[in-house]
Amino acid sequence: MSAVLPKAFPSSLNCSHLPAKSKKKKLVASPQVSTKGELVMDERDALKSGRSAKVKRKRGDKDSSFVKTIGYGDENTGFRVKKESKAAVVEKKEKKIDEEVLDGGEETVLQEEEESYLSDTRFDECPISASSLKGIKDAGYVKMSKVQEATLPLILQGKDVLAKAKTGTGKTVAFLLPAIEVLSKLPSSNLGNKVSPINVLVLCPTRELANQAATEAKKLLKYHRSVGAQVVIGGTRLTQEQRNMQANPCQILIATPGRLKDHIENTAGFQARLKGVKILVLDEADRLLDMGFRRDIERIIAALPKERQTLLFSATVPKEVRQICHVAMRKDHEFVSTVEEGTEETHAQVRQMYLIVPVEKQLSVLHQLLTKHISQDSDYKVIVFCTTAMVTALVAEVLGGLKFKVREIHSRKSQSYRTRVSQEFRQSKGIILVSSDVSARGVDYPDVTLVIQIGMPSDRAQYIHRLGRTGRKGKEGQGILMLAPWEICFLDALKDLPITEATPCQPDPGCQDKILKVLARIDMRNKERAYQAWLGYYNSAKGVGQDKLRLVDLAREFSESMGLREPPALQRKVLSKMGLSKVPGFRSI
Ligand SMILES: Nc1ncnc2c1ncn2[C@@H]1O[C@H](COP(=O)(O)OP(=O)(O)OP(=O)(O)O)[C@@H](O)[C@H]1O
Repeated sequence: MSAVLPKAFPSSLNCSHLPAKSKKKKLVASPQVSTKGELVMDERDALKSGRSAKVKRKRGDKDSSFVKTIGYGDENTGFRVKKESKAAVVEKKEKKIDEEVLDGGEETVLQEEEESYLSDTRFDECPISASSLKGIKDAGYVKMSKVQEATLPLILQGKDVLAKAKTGTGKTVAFLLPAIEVLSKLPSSNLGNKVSPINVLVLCPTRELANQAATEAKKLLKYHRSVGAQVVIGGTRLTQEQRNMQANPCQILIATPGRLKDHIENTAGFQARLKGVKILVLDEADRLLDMGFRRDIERIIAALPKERQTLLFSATVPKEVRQICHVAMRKDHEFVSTVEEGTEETHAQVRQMYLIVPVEKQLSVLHQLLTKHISQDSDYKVIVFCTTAMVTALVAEVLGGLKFKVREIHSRKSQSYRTRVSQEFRQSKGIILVSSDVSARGVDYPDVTLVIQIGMPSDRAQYIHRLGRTGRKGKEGQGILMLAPWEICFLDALKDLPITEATPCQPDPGCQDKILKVLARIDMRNKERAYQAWLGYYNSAKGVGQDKLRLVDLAREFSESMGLREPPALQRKVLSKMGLSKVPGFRSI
């Protein structure tokens, strides 16, 4: 495979020498301040809007081409305006770095980089309520992140906002804080009343993400005594959620779309409460607006007042999403991106590599990658993403059998189990989480050292979100994508990202024997389920599933990799649902 990809790292990297965590980061050249995380627009527009902006450059016009503006100077929001020329910003930054370097040491340099997702604006410089400020202070947040700085004034002005910012840069607070501020200014008859209207509705694509957003909301609401946030996510009894919403203040409702639709259809009085919605947030907007969720979202939006503010946030906003965001937003919405056009959507401090490994060797290469990583970093915290829930369960079982400290999380586990494992992983070090895409988006596990993706993700955005579980809040991380030779086509979707090829490892033959022994002990039903799930996934995967005869061979390869002599037979109706009942080579029962 010719590497069409930018060479940010050595391409001939043997995976037995995968980069150890670098001890000292390089000092990023100070002018980065002029190119990172700022909007690009005409100088006049930038000054007018007051947004932090990199101004479109005119030829021969260097120093005056950057205007950094903090806040909006808007009388409604009370933001102050501060304008600095590029030269002044660079000079200030250089001075700060010089001082830090003189001050000595790695720590300050590391801190400088780790804080690169933060802006220079402090929360206490913003016109937000004392109660929110106290909550923010208790949460330990001092400076706003860039996306928070860029979106807060717009949201407070009542604008609809579509915001794009890299993973782990504080998007949740970016929509929750202004939403709480809007709430706290509503007439007091709305507040404190237990069966009050729902004023802020946040939709998240997964239960984990909804729970996490609720935790963040509770931090910010700590001193807003009469405002409450509730979660409706499924996996628990509908009646339990109904009771919670009835018995506790619920001006902010955080929900997954399916369960919310259930409440719209089955909870008495719920539709009436939704008529109070002033702000709708679609977290991970591109995922929520893609085909899988579109119908539910349209149904939900139809139940909401037309007069409302809508906020869409994500780390990836593909063109199609921009085209269909009129489904939810007003035409004159603002698009804010803290990812500069032409730059990558992934973090520079996360090393990305791919490995091409035949399916039958993937488990032993995985074993080797994990062993190496654990030996290099005793504080390892790894997520291994697999294509489907049942493949996730199988890989977790194999790794457990190989004596790794491993946990699994996917949709086939009960919600209480998922919540428990998620909490344990959040708080632990020295642990591996094998996960399906339930952890791909938004989930904020601190200090993940390595993300491994086995098999092609559903699309480019999903690759970026999964990778985004490491390198959060400016920290370092590594990502490895393991593809079978016939999945190479997926790399086309990543060609503008700094991902490079690692030289394939030669797995230790002893390890292969161990894996076969572990596989032999695994219940046949688990292998059958994994096979069926695998087939379902690749049958509809772009670039693989179209050629059904080829799919027969690839599925056989997968079943052999689980130590099976022949692929399991599938129920006729399952094959027929997949459109494979007439394909010779698949066995049915
Ligand atoms: N201003 C801030 N200062 C310091 N930490 C912050 C700040 N804002 C948010 N955080 C923390 O940063 C972490 C990442 O935030 P969050 O999960 O909202 O990121 P995100 O951009 O939504 O990521 P993703 O795209 O993966 O969903 C969280 O632990 C959050 O508590």
